[in-house]
Amino acid sequence: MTENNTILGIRQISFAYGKRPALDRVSFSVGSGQIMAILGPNGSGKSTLFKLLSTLVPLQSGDMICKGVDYRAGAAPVRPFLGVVFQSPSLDKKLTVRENLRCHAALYGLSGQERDKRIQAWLERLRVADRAQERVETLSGGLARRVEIAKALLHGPALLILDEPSTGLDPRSRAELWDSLVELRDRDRVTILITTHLMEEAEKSDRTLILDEGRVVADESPEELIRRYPHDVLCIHTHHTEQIARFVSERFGSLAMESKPDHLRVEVGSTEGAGIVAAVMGQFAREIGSVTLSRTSLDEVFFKLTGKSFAQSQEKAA
Ligand SMILES: Nc1ncnc2c1ncn2[C@@H]1O[C@H](COP(=O)(O)OP(=O)(O)OP(=O)(O)O)[C@@H](O)[C@H]1O
Repeated sequence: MTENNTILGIRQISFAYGKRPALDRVSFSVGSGQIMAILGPNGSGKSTLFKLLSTLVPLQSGDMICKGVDYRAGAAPVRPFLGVVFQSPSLDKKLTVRENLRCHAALYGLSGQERDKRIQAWLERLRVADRAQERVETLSGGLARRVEIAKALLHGPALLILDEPSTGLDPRSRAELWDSLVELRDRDRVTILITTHLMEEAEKSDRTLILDEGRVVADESPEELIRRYPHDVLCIHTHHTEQIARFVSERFGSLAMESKPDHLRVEVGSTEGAGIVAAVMGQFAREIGSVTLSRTSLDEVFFKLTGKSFAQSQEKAA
């Protein structure tokens, strides 16, 4: 938290809505030029953290500092360092792209040539300059989201926070949006915090913060998280789950197994999978529909840490 390149330092923050706790002693810090994905099942506290970060709600307990400025000093001193992209669109659809950005610039005291120069530069960087004179209502979802980002960056913040910016975008727009974020990190050293329900985004981030019931249960790179659980997963589709489960445990000992109708899932050590597949196929080739052996995924790790599948949390939130 005291390192020179720390952009955001959070220590022991807790937050409750009346008596209902939403965040419980959350601590982490983020340095310059990192992309951190914030994940968690429904109700784990992501939106509350986002609201605190974006100064929508005041701190109740703990410390939060951005670029050396204490959030307790109020929203005004910290806002110049923050760029915020909310999930719900904040652009005025009836205004043009450029007009929207000019309104935002006025809020930050930018005017004249400096304002126009910045607007043009960010529109070009986010590849929406050719639409500057068009009303926002004529843009696709992906383009509008990029204008939102241009708007959030206009005043030169060190920290960009985005609340599920990919929601509602098609895969191509999502990929383009992610390319823009990576460029901001690499070229401008902007620190980016992004809440997401998409595993592909979490996997591409530099760090993954996983919240569960208001607590931090993981804060590592996706690769480190996966290394924490070095097992492979063997999935067998068969009508004979019980018989095959018995065979596997007799031959290979007590492995973690989950048996559902027609589906057997076995967690195996990262070197023993191939041997188990060969033994099972040797014995039950005719009884088996398919066998897959895969490396631990971030999805698996999420499940281990929170007891909920990442896909489920995505479905409910959709
Ligand atoms: N305005 C509110 N009033 C009362 N309780 C709230 C309010 N907003 C959130 N909560 C509660 O605080 C806890 C954390 O909610 P929060 O919305 O921060 O989680 P989340 O991870 O963003 O969930 P989701 O993925 O569903 O958006 C939950 O128990 C939730 O019910």
